[in-house]
Amino acid sequence: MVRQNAVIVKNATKRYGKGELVLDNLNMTVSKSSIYGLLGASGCGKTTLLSCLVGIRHLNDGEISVLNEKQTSKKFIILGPRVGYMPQETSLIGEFSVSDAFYYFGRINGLDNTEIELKQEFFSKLLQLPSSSHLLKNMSGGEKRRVSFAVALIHHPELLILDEPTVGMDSIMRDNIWNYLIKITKEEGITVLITTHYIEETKNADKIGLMRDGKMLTESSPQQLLERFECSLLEEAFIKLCDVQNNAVTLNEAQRSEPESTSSDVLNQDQDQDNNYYTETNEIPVCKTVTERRVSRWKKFKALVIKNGIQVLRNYAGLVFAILFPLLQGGLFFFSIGNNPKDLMIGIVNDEAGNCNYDKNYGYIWGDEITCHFNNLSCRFANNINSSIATQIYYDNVLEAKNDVRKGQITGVMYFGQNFSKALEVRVNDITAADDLDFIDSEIQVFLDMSDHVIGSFMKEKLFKRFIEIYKSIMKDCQLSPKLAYIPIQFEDPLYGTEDLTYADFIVPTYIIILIFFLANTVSTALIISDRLQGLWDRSIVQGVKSEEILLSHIFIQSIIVLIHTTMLYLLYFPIWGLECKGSIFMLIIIVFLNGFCGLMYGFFLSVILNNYTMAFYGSIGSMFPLFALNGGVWPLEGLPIVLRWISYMMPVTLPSASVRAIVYKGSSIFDSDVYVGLLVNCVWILLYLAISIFGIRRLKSL
Ligand SMILES: Nc1ncnc2c1ncn2[C@@H]1O[C@H](COP(=O)(O)OP(=O)(O)OP(=O)(O)O)[C@@H](O)[C@H]1O
Repeated sequence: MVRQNAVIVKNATKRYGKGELVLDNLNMTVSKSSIYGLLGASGCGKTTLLSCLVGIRHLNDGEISVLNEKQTSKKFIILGPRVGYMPQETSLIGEFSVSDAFYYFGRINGLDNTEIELKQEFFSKLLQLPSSSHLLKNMSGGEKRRVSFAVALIHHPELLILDEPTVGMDSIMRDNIWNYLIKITKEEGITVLITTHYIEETKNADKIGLMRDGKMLTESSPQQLLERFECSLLEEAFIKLCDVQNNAVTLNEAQRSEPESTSSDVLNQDQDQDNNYYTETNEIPVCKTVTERRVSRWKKFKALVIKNGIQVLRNYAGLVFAILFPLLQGGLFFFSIGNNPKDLMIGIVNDEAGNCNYDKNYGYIWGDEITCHFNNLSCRFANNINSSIATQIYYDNVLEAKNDVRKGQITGVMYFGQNFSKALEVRVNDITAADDLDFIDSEIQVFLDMSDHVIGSFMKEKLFKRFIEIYKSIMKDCQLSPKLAYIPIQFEDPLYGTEDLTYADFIVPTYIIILIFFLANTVSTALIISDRLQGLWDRSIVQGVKSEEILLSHIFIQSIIVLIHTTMLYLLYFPIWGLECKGSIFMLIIIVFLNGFCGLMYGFFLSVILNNYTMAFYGSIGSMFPLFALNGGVWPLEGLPIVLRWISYMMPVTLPSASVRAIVYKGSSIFDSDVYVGLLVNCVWILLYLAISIFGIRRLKSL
């Protein structure tokens, strides 16, 4: 009798990177409509071989033919729905319910809803699956494996590749599974390739292959193996076979002059016998149920989008983060940045009027026709510094006050000399008559703690403004022009922005851009890495979904999240916080959205080039700080060394921040260079990240 072959592996060689050989010149033949049990110790290369068969790993050398499709180290083939693959890990996302898993795999394999529901009903009974709404993250290991097993079979594939499907299952369930596998091979012509550590369960297989250290020791029917080694258990036969191989290796070492005898000699004894039985053929009978089915791109895309949606919506902690984080950050921004420092204290040393009677003495001004007379005018200055600037604390001498500055109890000291009013009188009435001593005596000496630059500068500016106001009032009381209080320079109304713009106003465009970029980046990195590490990505690829389709579906769902973030940030900063946008709101939203999109693509890039959550986390956080420091939000770019300035211009958030600032404060339009350059930078980064991500995914497959 001639049987056709579903899988043929010839001289397969595989190593990871520059490591040891994992598959070492391996040969294997799996005949159609049979069960092939692949056995071997842990780490001998079974999973690697299966992943090469399904096309998610590639050989370094040799040839594989699966369902008559040949692949080599240069030509990779994905058979899609013709194959059903159950990887060793569950490879499903925890947010899936039983039903979601069936729908996802049903749809990407081209089943319609009725077929999916019928299959789900059937497998739920056969495998005693949990209720259809039960989430995978709340299931036991065995339950998850049963769901994983069922979805590998859902589409009636021609070839079923199962990597340790019975691990963690009780003996009744294992029997159920084996009986079912026997039934589908016999009645439906499906071919099953299964690995297991329970050697005895493969007694039901048509053929078993025993692997060791990447080599195939033998391929034989269980009965032949038992007879050959004269034992009743397959485990014993396996141990004896290993002994035979060990002896062969030892003999080889002793007879160095002899041509090398490899394990495939052991293999060949059986293969020769088998070859009489299983003959390679080019004809694989068409399995109607698979080939008749049309898996439309739209159906696959719909399945992917629903899966991504479920992943986002059922991950409650992630959802709360995605929605509340922008609100929290926005709120923190309002309360923490740009507000005037409060509860400051300033020491006053007044040698002219002591403590000015604690707020009661404001000094006196009186005049005759020629002269304006002052008395205790230091009190007018001292008492007009109210708590909006700093609370006054009176000291007897400057030394004592400076000591308290050193201890951090007060922010500075104001000193009025004994002759302050008298000297000021000379200065105001006839400046030409004033000598150096009058100038010194009429000065208020202020000693500030500038070790805190922000508070020091705040105090300086406020005291100066208050001084001018008081000085103006003195000029008025003396019936002189208040303009005498000014120095001869006048700052007119600003061309753009307003006099009262604060540091918060300066930083807000950068803050919005950084926030949207990193929110999108965090969400996309988390989702893609979890897809890749949980194995669903590879499993979907085996079923014929393309990496680009997976990326596109993520882009679709995550763009919605970016849009929500953009809307929230707009509402927070403009209508609620009260920032006024002089330019087009539409343009503003486009730039902010595009920047979020750029962050999303940056997340893809990170999750493709980095292999685990920790590295991706470091990559994300590690890039946030340089971007924040160099994007001109904390400090103007004009203050950076020239090289850093150019690096900063090239970064994805710098020029877009400048675009937002230009739209908000100057009312610039898309035709102004400070707006369209930001947009261009965004687009270039988006395309770059996308190209690297796609290239990276393709490269990963060939490892
Ligand atoms: N991605 C990888 N990078 C580097 N080495 C790997 C990788 N995957 C597997 N290996 C190595 O290849 C060898 C074979 O691994 P493989 O998973 O194929 O063994 P296995 O027979 O399936 O083991 P088990 O029965 O425990 O699942 C092991 O030594 C393993 O450490």
